[in-house]
Order: sequence, then C-alpha cells, then structure tokens
Amino acid sequence: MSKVLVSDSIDQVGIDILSQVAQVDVKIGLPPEELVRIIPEYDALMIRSGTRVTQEIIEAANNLKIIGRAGVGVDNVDIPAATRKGIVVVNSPQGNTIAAAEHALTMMLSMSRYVPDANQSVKTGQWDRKSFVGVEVYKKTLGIVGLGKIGSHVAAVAKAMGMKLLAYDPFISQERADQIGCRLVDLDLLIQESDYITLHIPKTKETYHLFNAEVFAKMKPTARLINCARGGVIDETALADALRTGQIAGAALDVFENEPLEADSPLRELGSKIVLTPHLGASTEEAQVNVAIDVAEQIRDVLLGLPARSAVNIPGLYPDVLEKLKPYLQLAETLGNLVGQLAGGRVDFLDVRLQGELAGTSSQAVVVASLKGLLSQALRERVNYVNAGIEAKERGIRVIETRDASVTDYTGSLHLEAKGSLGTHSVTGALLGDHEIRITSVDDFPINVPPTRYMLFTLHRDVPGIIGNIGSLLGRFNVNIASMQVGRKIVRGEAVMVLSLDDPLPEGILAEIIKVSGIRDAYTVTL
Ligand SMILES: NC(=O)c1ccc[n+]([C@@H]2O[C@H](COP(=O)([O-])OP(=O)(O)OC[C@H]3O[C@@H](n4cnc5c(N)ncnc54)[C@H](O)[C@@H]3O)[C@@H](O)[C@H]2O)c1
Ligand SMILES: O=C(O)CC[C@@H](O)C(=O)O
Repeated sequence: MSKVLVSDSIDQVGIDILSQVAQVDVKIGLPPEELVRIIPEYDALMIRSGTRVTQEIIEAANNLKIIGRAGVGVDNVDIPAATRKGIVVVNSPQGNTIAAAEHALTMMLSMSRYVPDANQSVKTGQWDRKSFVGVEVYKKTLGIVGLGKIGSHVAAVAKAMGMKLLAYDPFISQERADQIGCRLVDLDLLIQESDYITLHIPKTKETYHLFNAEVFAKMKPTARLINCARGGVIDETALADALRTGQIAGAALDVFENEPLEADSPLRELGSKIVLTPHLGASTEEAQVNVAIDVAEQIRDVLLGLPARSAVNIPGLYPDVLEKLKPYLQLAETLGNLVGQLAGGRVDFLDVRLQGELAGTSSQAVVVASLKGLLSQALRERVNYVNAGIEAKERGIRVIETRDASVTDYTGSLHLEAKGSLGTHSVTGALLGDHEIRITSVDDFPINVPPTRYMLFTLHRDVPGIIGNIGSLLGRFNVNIASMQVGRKIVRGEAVMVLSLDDPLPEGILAEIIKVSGIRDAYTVTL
C-alpha cells in the first residue's frame, strides 16, 4: 500500500480521501533533518505553507511521486528539484481565493477603524472612544497589484464599497481590467495615487522587495498598505522605517519574509499603525475543506496512476482534453520507445509530426509522451511526464514539432523521426477505433501491426526464402513467433519484416539473424 506523509495541518476530509488508497501518517512540525530521514518511506507528501520542501528533502525522496500543496503558493517547494526528480507538484489554485480576498478586505477595514487596538482596549477594561477615530474607504482609491484570482475578487467587493480601483498587472489585458472595473496603470502611478494598496502577486525574482524604501517615499503620507500575498515582496525593514517616520499611514500584513515572524522584528513595535496576522489568509473552514479535497483527490489519483488536474510542473492539460488525448499519449509513448530502440545509440534530434485530426490538438503533451517513450530505455522508471522534457534537454535532444492535417490515412496519426549517432529511423502509428494502437510504418515502409512486448524488425531484400530462414533460425532457438508481417515499397526491392514474439530473443541470436543472406539489418525491441 502507498504511504502518504501529511506534514502540515489539513482538514480531516483530506485525510479521509487519502486513506481510501494509502496509509496516511500525519506528522506536523517535523524538523527538516527528520523530514530528510523519513521521506524515503513515502510515495506522497501533503503540505500547506508550514513545510519547506527543499532540494535536500527532494533528493532524499526516492519513492516520492507527488507533492500536494493544500493552497495556491508553491514557493515553499523547490519546483526545479522536484521536476528533475520526476515528482509531480500539485496545488489548489482556487480553493482559498475567497478566503484570501476576504482576509485582505478585513485587514483593510480593520486597519482603517483600528479594530484590533480598540478590541484590546475594551478587553483590558477601558472605554476609550477618542483614540480610535478611523477613516472610511468609500470613494478612496484602492491600488491592486496583481489582478489575478484574489485581486479580482478584492476588486469586485471594493467596487461595491464605493472605492475607485487602479490595478497594476503586466500580464493581464486592458479588456480584462475593464471587465473587472479597474483602470490598468503603471506601478508608479498606482503607488502615487492610491489611498490603499493591496498586494496579490506571487513571490518571484521580479517581485522580491518590489515594495521598498524608494516606493514608500512616493506613496501618499495617508496611504495604507495591505499584504496578504507573500512575504518577501515587501522590504520589511524599509516598511517599519516608513511607518515610524510617517512616510505612510499604516500597514496590514498577513505574510512575512520569514515565518513565523521573528520575535524581535521591528514590525512588532509599531502600535496601532500596523495590523499583523499569522498567515491566516486561507484559514477559513470553507477554504480548508476546499483545498484539502482538491489536493487529496489529486494525490489519490496520481497514486492510482491517473493524471493530476492542477499540476504546476507538467504540461498544462485540462481533464477533458487529457481524456480525449489519453490514447494518443499512449501511442506517442509507444512510438517514442520504439524509435528510440531502433535508433540504438544517442539521439540528437526528434521530429514529432502530428498528422490528420491529431494536428489540431495540443502538441505539448504528445511531445512529452514521445520523449518519455524515447528516454525510457535509458532512464527506465526514472523518466515520467514531469521530467521527460528536462531530461531530453539535458541530453541535448532537439525536438521539432510539425503538423500536417492533410494526412488522412487514419483519423489521426503520429510520425516520429529520430536522428542520432547510429543513423536515422522513423515510425508512424495510429489508433484503430478509439484505443487500439497500430504501428503503420517503420522507416517509411508501410506495415500495420499492433505493438507487442517482444518484437523483431529486420531490413532485408524482398527475395524468396528469407522469411523461412528467419523462421527456422528462431525455431532453433526455441523462440515462438506470434505474428509476422512484411512491408515493402516495391516488389523485390527493400522490405521490412516485423515479427511479434512470445519470448524475448536469447543472447547472440541477433548476430545470427544479421548473417542470414539478404538481411541488411535487424533490431530487437521490447515494449
Ligand atoms: N495569505 C494567504 O494565506 C494566501 C492565500 C492564498 C493565496 N495567497 C497568495 O496570494 C497571491 C495571489 O494568489 P492568486 O490566487 O490571486 O494568484 P493568481 O495567479 O491568480 O494571480 C497572481 C497575479 O499576479 C500577477 N503578477 C505576476 N507577477 C507580477 C508582477 N511582477 N507585477 C504585477 N503583477 C504580477 C499575475 O499576472 C496574476 O494575475 C499568491 O502569492 C498566493 O500565494 C496567499
Ligand atoms: O496554507 C496556508 O494556510 C496558506 C496558504 C496560502 O498561503 C496559499 O498560498 O494558498
């Protein structure tokens, strides 16, 4: 039975789903060295933002197939390391959108009305109505940095509260911003004109310390900053200075560069100018159920050999597209494996040609499946849909994708040509009905055979006696032939013979086959 480690607290509903297919161990707050020690036992790891899945942990994770992040941000996972190791990383892109947006709005309002301090004051026996005179958000300008899922929901609610909306997001169109009701502006203008700025961007190289001393100097002295996105996008020392010196009026932060926030952080010393929460953006009952179901279902599916719907490090394929493409992916993998074995040595170049109906589909997954097949002889089970692309690149395999919708021999077919150190070989395959794979050409010789586990391909002169000679040779070595077919372009010219065998070819027999008069080449293939 598979084993899943849950190393952050997730809703029980997620554990129940995982328990359908695996032994689930919940171990929260493990020190990194302990995680490195025990991770080899596990097939899947489920986390929230508390666990940092470092390269060291991934390198030790010799059985891990999937890391599930019950939330959006995957910046606590070393994705390149996971990809190289062939580990799928999945998240829940939408499960906590509303929770995070509502938390940002809560932070904006509670900061504006000093709710946390007023609450504390009443609870400590006071009745002070003078110290907590706030400001309204109505008719104020809200600058939204990052107009994705959370930013858009914040925009919708803020609009209903009568706020004017500016947005900065270099990756969204004016049309989309118009739909949301935001004026798309550059960052400088947003910084200078906003009364409130709310951040909804990922932490990347580009967004690291995007809000820094220079930015605070340009903000209105009455402006307030909200960050419920990611720590690290604000320079916290510069923010503390800007608040202390009155360069800006307030800040409300849910996320921090280092979490938990250091005990001596200057942010803790800013009184009513700042509202701090301990990364609670996703902490609603609803969001925790959503993300737990979303991610646990994906882990369950991957452990059952099914695709994940929100993988962040494999070609993006929606489930309906995947369902339709699945037989073609199987075809691509089989043909990749076959052409890789025919090519024998190092492959430098793979031409992936999508023909007929296949020419109109997403090629990315078909290419990845072809590469997975091609590399499977060298890498065995180490290669998968996650790392096939990266492994091919690291081996210097250049891939060219071409499409030809005019080929109509079959509804859809795939042609792979591999050029390498030992020459060039090509194979074509198609689907018979919806699922049955047929190899329809080898080195441009037309054939029509289903792939089988053990196969023998020969290139020979099409003259009488060759087939019989090969048959008796295999008989002498006690190899049973299940089926045989010859493909040729012209009578008595060159031909290809394809034999499906019940048993693997014994050592040394290939050399004997090549010695048979008329045989030019022979290849054994195991699929
Ligand atoms: N506090 C929490 O508990 C909590 C909960 C959920 C999500 N989050 C975080 O909130 C953030 C937003 O999540 P989302 O679901 O809306 O993501 P999203 O991908 O839907 O939106 C992010 C937006 O940021 C934009 N963007 C990227 N780089 C940018 C840049 N340099 N400048 C401006 N815009 C840029 C993208 O174009 C995108 O529109 C993420 O960092 C996520 O991890 C935090
Ligand atoms: O796990 C959490 O509670 C935080 C999740 C949040 O940061 C996210 O990116 O989804």
